Amino acid sequence: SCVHPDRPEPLDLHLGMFLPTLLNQATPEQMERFFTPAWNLRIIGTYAQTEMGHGTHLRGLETTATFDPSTQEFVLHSPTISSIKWWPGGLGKTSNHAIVLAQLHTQGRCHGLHAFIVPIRDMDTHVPLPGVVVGDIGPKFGFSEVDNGFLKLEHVRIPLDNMLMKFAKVEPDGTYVKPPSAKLTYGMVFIRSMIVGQSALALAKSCTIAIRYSAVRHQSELRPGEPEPQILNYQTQQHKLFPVLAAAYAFTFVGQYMKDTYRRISGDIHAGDYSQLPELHALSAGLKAFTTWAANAAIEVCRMSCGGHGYSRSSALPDIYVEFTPTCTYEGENTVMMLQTASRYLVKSYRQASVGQRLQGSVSYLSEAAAQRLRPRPVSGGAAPLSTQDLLSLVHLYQRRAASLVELAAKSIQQELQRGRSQEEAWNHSSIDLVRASDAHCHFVVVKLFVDKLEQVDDAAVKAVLSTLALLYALKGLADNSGDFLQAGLLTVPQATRVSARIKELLEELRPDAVALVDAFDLNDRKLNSVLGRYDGNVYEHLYEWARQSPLNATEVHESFHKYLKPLRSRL
Ligand SMILES: CCCCCCCCCCCCCCCC(=O)SCCNC(=O)CCNC(=O)[C@H](O)C(C)(C)COP(=O)(O)OP(=O)(O)OC[C@H]1O[C@@H](n2cnc3c(N)ncnc32)[C@H](O)[C@@H]1OP(=O)(O)O
Ligand SMILES: Cc1cc2nc3c(=O)[nH]c(=O)nc-3n(C[C@H](O)[C@H](O)[C@H](O)COP(=O)(O)OP(=O)(O)OC[C@H]3O[C@@H](n4cnc5c(N)ncnc54)[C@H](O)[C@@H]3O)c2cc1C
Repeated sequence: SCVHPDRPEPLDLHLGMFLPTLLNQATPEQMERFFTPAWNLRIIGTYAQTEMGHGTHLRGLETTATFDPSTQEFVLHSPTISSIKWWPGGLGKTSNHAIVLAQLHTQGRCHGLHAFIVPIRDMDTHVPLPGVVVGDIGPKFGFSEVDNGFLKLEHVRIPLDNMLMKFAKVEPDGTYVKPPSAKLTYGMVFIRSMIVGQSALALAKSCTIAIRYSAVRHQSELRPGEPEPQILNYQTQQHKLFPVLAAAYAFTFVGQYMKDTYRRISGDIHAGDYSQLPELHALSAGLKAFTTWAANAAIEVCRMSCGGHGYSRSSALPDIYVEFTPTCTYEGENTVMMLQTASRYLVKSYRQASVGQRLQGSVSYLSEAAAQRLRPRPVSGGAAPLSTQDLLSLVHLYQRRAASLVELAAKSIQQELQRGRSQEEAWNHSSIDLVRASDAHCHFVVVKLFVDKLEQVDDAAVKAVLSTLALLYALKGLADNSGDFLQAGLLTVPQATRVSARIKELLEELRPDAVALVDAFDLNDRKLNSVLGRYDGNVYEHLYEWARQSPLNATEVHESFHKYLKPLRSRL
């Protein structure tokens, strides 16, 4: 990353998961023994949880750690081909240790997944240790700088106190001591929370490049006989890019909120208060999925809005995409994360609200909705008047859409049960609705946080332009999901028409400030690493210079002429 900041690198897992897992799950003695040398890069570690056969289904992971009281050791073993650890970053060639997640067996019983520190390479020669088969999993879609690896353990022995024992323990006689909460061993909430901020950064970089380029690129004819206009003056170009710009600001605020919430609740957890862990898990899982899916699609919109040069590596957009897109898969596959938020939080909260429980946190609106259901419905039953100017009323609209979709999912489960399906089948046959409910809940949280943030802005001019962005974000989301709002009776067709008209007005309003708004992200040329996104806008000269540097141009006549073309000609 000294050359290209923000590029993935082999130490990412060491810094982003190995060290944080020690901080969260190691005893003070283990911190002494492992954290210090890991901090000084003597120990280089990775987080080896996923196996060839399982990534999502943690309870299905097959690697075993069997306690041998006679030697006070755990025996780590990969019993099947599908149990080989697969994917961990930095595992193939960089790491000399791994935190291995394995099913703990002691005194003849399995106690589920626990974390073990396993040395995998000699600290001096870096040769794999006895019983350890380790290597790189081969070329990928991207992440070529990272040696994602495989790890096969053949009855590898590690000392008893290499099991991370801050929460769960194994006594010398093999007695298992339960953790204060089974949920503490899951982990992953830290990275999921950080990924929300990564989504914001990916969006900020992409729309900075695309909007700056759209201000320097002139193309076609808007008025006959006049010079070619900036492509940023085309309404379609604004319609592609300004909602991405609005989302970049929205996700920046959500990323800050997620980081603060993670810090606050993990502080409570360290103090022994686990009560907020379900909210933190649900929020981090849902917002990680929501923001990465949205950012993933938006990066492609930015690339395609730059035409052919967007497809050139000189734009940086292909690399931003290739490096960002696995966030939809790793650290919790997005669909599965959305289902977690719905099944483990939203439906549970809906049921509590339905019996009159007052809910706190991001789901408190479900209590209001439950109370609303008990009040007689207004005769008109029609949608409330829609203001395309009043942000608070739009927040309320998103809240009611979320409440409606959570209720729809909960009712679907109820109906499936009444049809005689089992609990599991009823949930599976409602999972499309569950994902929609989570998506709507996260969308409401994002809109609400954006509007809440505006309350903290004192500068009138800044507040005005951010309000315009927030309006565009909320109205564009309403237009894109108008089916949900129409289905919930929250929007009428004439109102939907007014929303589209208002969006066009907002695009025009934002046009003069668009470049200043991306400059405000303050992403310097080195960080952007993009010819199209240069701060000085001097694209064409640098594009030509960039092409000239291509390795293929090292010689005027490439060796392929002599090796292939010429011999081919002589045979024709
Ligand atoms: C600073 C410098 C940085 C430098 C630069 C860094 C860059 C850094 C780059 C990283 C680059 C790539 C990093 C990729 C690294 C991977 O990809 S690591 C592997 C990631 N893998 C995953 O996330 C696995 C996803 N799967 C799962 O989490 C679990 O299988 C599932 C989906 C939660 C289901 O698990 P389950 O045991 O069946 O649990 P389930 O019955 O659904 O729930 C049981 C209870 O636990 C709760 N629960 C479940 N999960 C959790 C959780 N995580 N927490 C709390 N509670 C939980 C549930 O809410 C439920 O609670 P109750 O309702 O019972 O109260
Ligand atoms: C670049 C990259 C880096 C990674 N780094 C690491 C690392 O450092 N350490 C590590 O341990 N792992 C790492 N992983 C692995 C990653 O965590 C897993 O790929 C991820 O958890 C998804 O699991 P899976 O691959 O088994 O996919 P699967 O879970 O098999 O998903 C396949 C499909 O099945 C669907 N599906 C699965 N379960 C359900 C369900 N219950 N309900 C509905 N649909 C379901 C999914 O939605 C998806 O569409 C990395 C992966 C990538 C791509």
